[in-house]
Amino acid sequence: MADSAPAKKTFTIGTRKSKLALLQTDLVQAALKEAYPDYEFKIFSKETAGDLNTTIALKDFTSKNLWTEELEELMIAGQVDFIVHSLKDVPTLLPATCTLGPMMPREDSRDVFVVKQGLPYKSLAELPAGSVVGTSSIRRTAQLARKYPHLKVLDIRGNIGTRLSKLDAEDSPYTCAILAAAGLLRLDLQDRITQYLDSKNSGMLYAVGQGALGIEIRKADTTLLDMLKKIGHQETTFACLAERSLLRTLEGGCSAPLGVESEWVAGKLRMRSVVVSVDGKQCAQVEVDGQVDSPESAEAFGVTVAKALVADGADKILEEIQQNKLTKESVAS
Ligand SMILES: NCc1[nH]cc(CCC(=O)O)c1CC(=O)O
Repeated sequence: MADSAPAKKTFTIGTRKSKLALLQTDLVQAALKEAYPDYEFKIFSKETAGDLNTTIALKDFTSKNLWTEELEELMIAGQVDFIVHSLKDVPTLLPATCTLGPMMPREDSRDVFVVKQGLPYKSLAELPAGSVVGTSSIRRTAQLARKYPHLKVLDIRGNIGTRLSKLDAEDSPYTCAILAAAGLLRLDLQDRITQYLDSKNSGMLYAVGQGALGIEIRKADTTLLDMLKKIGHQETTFACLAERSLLRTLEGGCSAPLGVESEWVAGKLRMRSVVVSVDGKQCAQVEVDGQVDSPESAEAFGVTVAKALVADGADKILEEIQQNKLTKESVAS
């Protein structure tokens, strides 16, 4: 006799061990549990090379996949069924047997200005000349150099808690830091957000995929892919696929000083995008609207935006950066 009751299936979710990574994984686990109450979702967490190396500047690493590679190996070997990442940290090219599933609703995708505790500044624009901005991101550094050339930029490394401690330390050199809103909001640190940054108030665009979660699965796992559709959010998925296609087309990696800002306007996807030279002196920027209603049209729209950026001079800026880092990689985010 066949058993008609479905077997209770257990899935193992892989994640990094940081507080934010675990919180994000909890969000996915909770959504899946609600959609599939009969299934069990276990969490397997692991420290990655990216977590363990906090002293070397990120831009000096040669591997692009510090945060993802080891977990992918576990998934390919079958020890975990899927991986929850910050989408921003997921390379645009995945191993051939892996793919991203539908994405859950995106958290606020903007960068934020976080002032050092006790200082009176309320916005990036009011900082006096010589103020020191903490960031290790080439994208943030380049955009700051362009819009706020009177400010200084200083590396600030570590997870979000560490960066806030470094910022607030009494003898710290920093006036402020630029961080992603999403990380602070998820960690319940919204009190630390002094100003949300966008194209209108500061000219600061965010990183491809910022604020979204990437659920990476084995390509062959169509069961899981179907399950994830139930927790996916189409507007987020299409916007993020388009952003990733743009980045992949421009650079084939995750280290371009590329900023984006995507929004849905009257059913169309509007994408603003900028590529800035690290010294802030050259800049290509575009705003394009696209009819995006499938993963394929999202990918195609990303290519369209990339072509528009190239037509505005992005290729020259990116070539120069490539020349300067033949042996080094630059940090994402
Ligand atoms: N580069 C690190 C990183 N990767 C993901 C986040 C959190 C925000 C997100 O999910 O985009 C952060 C921190 C930051 O940039 O401030």
